[in-house]
Amino acid sequence: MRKIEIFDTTLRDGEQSPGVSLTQEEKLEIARQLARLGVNIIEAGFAASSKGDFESVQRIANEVRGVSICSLARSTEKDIDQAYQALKGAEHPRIHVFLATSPIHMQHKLRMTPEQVLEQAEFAVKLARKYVPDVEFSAEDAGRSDLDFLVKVAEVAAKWGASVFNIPDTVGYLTPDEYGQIFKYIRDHASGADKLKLSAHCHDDLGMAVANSLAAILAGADQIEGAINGIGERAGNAAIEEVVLALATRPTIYQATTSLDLSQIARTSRLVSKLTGMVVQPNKAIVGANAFAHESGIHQDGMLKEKSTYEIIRPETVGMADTKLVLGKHSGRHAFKDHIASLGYDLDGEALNTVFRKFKDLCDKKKYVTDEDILSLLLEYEVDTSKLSYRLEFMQVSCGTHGVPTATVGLIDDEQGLLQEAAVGNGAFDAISRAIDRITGEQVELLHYQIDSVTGGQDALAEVRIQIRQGEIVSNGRATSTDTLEAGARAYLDAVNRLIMKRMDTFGKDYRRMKEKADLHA
Ligand SMILES: CC(=O)SCCNC(=O)CCNC(=O)[C@H](O)C(C)(C)COP(=O)(O)OP(=O)(O)OC[C@H]1O[C@@H](n2cnc3c(N)ncnc32)[C@H](O)[C@@H]1OP(=O)(O)O
Ligand SMILES: CC(C)C(=O)C(=O)O
Ligand SMILES: [Mg+2]
Repeated sequence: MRKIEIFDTTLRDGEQSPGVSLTQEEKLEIARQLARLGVNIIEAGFAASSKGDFESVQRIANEVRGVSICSLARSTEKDIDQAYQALKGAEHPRIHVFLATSPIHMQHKLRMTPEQVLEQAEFAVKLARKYVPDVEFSAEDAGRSDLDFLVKVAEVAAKWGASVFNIPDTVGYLTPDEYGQIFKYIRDHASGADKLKLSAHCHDDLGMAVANSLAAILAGADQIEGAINGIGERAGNAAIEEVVLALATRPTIYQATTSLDLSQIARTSRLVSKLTGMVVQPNKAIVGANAFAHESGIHQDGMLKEKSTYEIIRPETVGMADTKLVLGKHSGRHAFKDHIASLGYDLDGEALNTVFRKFKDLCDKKKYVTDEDILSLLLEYEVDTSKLSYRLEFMQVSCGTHGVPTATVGLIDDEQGLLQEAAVGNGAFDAISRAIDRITGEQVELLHYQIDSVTGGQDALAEVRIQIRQGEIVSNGRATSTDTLEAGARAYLDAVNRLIMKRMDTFGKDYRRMKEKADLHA
């Protein structure tokens, strides 16, 4: 197995992400975590770019140990001098000088001839080597550079003592094949290339930064540059965690390892996301919230039987919490049963089917079904529905700022079938409860009506709790629905049904119907 060095540029190229600006303290905190993660080189910033960056590089150089600390510098005396001044206190300082080598950059940006670029590269490497033994030279926009010119630049870097020659695909233009070929070409054609570590630095403009980095490893690259969570200029850099996990997961393909402590990956990712404000997309490989979550029934069933059916990396390997079987509209009975067992419910057969059906209905209405929602369904199920006298078949409500609130309600009664009534009221719920009273013939007093939201969001479940009284009998009802009025109607009916059950418990079965027992109050 070859050992690949990991050069982390979260604090330099990563910080070049539009909108990201880290304070010195934040940079130091990230650098400490990167050291814990075990990266080989931390590019702490670009010392000459500002006083703040200079001080950040300096603090990291002075305070973070056991890892190389590096500063970027243009190929100018001032930048290289500033880099050195900032890095002086580092245990292992590295100066990273760069100069563009592509025709586009040389002509339009630098306004230099290729010969001038070679001279400037020589000047820069020589000067940086005067200061520190470890110098990296980057041929900016190498991906669009002429290969034979790139060979000449690599030879200059090797001749004047650079330890690393970086071949950046600065604009994320190359395909994996093309990128790999450049490494082979430089290795085969540049004299002195054997003294250089070759480094890959890829950008994700075409979504190929990680694939290109891996192609470079296959083509002999010794160092991979990247950023945590793939942040960086424009579409970002290669995501370090993805490169490293590809090596760890497919050792026979890449035959290469790194010194990273993989269990620190999730922690590092969370810290970088929090401090930079760059949110990690849920479906992001390795560190996204869904990277180890399974929603569909067939996958969940497979996962419950054997995790390797749908997972190639164990979440604990990268320090993530255990696999999540997310219950949703695509889930099946196996996962549902397993999940409600974790909530303390053990259901089987028809009982399981009934609650599962309700759960699926809820999923059709609600985007995120939470444990609170599921507990509500389970609680409702605990009422023995077979004993209930009336079931809500439909309800229709008309209300607004003008006119009288009116409700039409249809209830199913096992003996009498569909019964329907309409009523007006002071409000929508009042009209509904009066329509229900007309059907059931019950005369009840409403003692308490309370409405709560079970979970947050626009599609939250409304939970309605109701208390009613009839003579000495007090009864409670409770129901949940994404529709407040429906929850109210069901809760009211629940209270009425329980009242009837209580009455039958107290006075006997004949006392089911209030209408027939008008003397009850007497
Ligand atoms: C691919 C990359 O990621 S490269 C790194 C990009 N990072 C940054 O730019 C970090 C933040 N940058 C800055 O703060 C500023 O750009 C500074 C402080 C570095 C320079 O600021 P200014 O002096 O105002 O110059 P400005 O940024 O406008 O222009 C860049 C100058 O550097 C020159 N230059 C660009 N790259 C190099 C290089 N590698 N070596 C020498 N000169 C270079 C440009 O040709 C231009 O020179 P000119 O003024 O003679 O035309
Ligand atoms: C400075 C260099 C290495 C760079 O970030 C790039 O070319 O993308
Ligand atoms: Mg870059």
